[in-house]
Amino acid sequence: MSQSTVHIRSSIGSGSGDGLSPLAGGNSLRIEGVSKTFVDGERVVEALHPVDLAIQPGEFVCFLGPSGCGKSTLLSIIAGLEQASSGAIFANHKEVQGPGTDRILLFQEAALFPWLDVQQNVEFGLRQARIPRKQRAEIARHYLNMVNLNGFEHSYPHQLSGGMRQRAAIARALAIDPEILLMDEPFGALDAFTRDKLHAQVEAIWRETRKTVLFVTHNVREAVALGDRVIVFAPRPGRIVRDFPIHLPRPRSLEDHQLVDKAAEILEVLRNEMQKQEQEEEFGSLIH
Ligand SMILES: Nc1ncnc2c1ncn2[C@@H]1O[C@H](COP(=O)(O)OP(=O)(O)OP(=O)(O)O)[C@@H](O)[C@H]1O
Repeated sequence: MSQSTVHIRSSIGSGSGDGLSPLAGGNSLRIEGVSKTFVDGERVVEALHPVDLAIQPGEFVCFLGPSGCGKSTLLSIIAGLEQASSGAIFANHKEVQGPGTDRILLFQEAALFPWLDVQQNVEFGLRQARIPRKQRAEIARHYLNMVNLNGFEHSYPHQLSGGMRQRAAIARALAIDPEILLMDEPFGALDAFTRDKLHAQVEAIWRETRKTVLFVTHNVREAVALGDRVIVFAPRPGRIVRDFPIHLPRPRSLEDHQLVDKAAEILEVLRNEMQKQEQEEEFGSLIH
């Protein structure tokens, strides 16, 4: 970890007043009995059946599952943007009560400020944390370099490709040095070629920074290519059905036959689970 990174952490920690001490023993995430039910008039949706999970510092964990199985809901609760109906989340042994600079959420659409150039976007959180100008520029340079965006510091978001915008958003998140990166289908809107390139970059960044990463995807191969673990969700109600450790060597290639086999094994579990669900629903509708 660079000197400047250490300095930012302590500045943001004291500035935000959240009392975290992220450098003491690193971060871990504990999810205890977290559930979510949405009530919308007459309509009640059990988006998430109670979930228990423990995530180690520096783990790369993929949440995999079809649409509507509660992956984004769980990520939003971890980010502190959504309140759980029951249970609690502990980030670095401290209960999550709302958003914090220790957990940054990245979406499918890179949420950059269109009126700021790339460098200003990356410096945004640092400016809020009152990091001096020279140091901000140094930190921005470091992370823009890491995501291969040097030369584009003064471009505006509309002048960048989708992949470049997503890389700028990653640099902006890394600049404030969160312990946990929460990525909600960050490459879902990109073409397959750009997506493959970004996988390699995200993996390299993760190896260098050793952040804890939670990465939501529908794509089984993407999950196996990136994750130390692939946690499989199923819908109605949203719940975890399996937790697969992935022990394949890194860096991984999407064409590697071990990766393809592992993805097929996971897909089979997911298919069986969906089939079981459909049969239960069919049976339920027959007896009611
Ligand atoms: N604000 C909300 N109000 C009512 N229902 C909601 C709300 N947010 C999510 N849901 C419902 O909760 C369930 C889980 O949604 P969620 O977005 O977490 O699933 P997901 O697995 O992330 O799906 P996708 O991959 O399509 O994003 C869905 O049935 C969804 O319709």
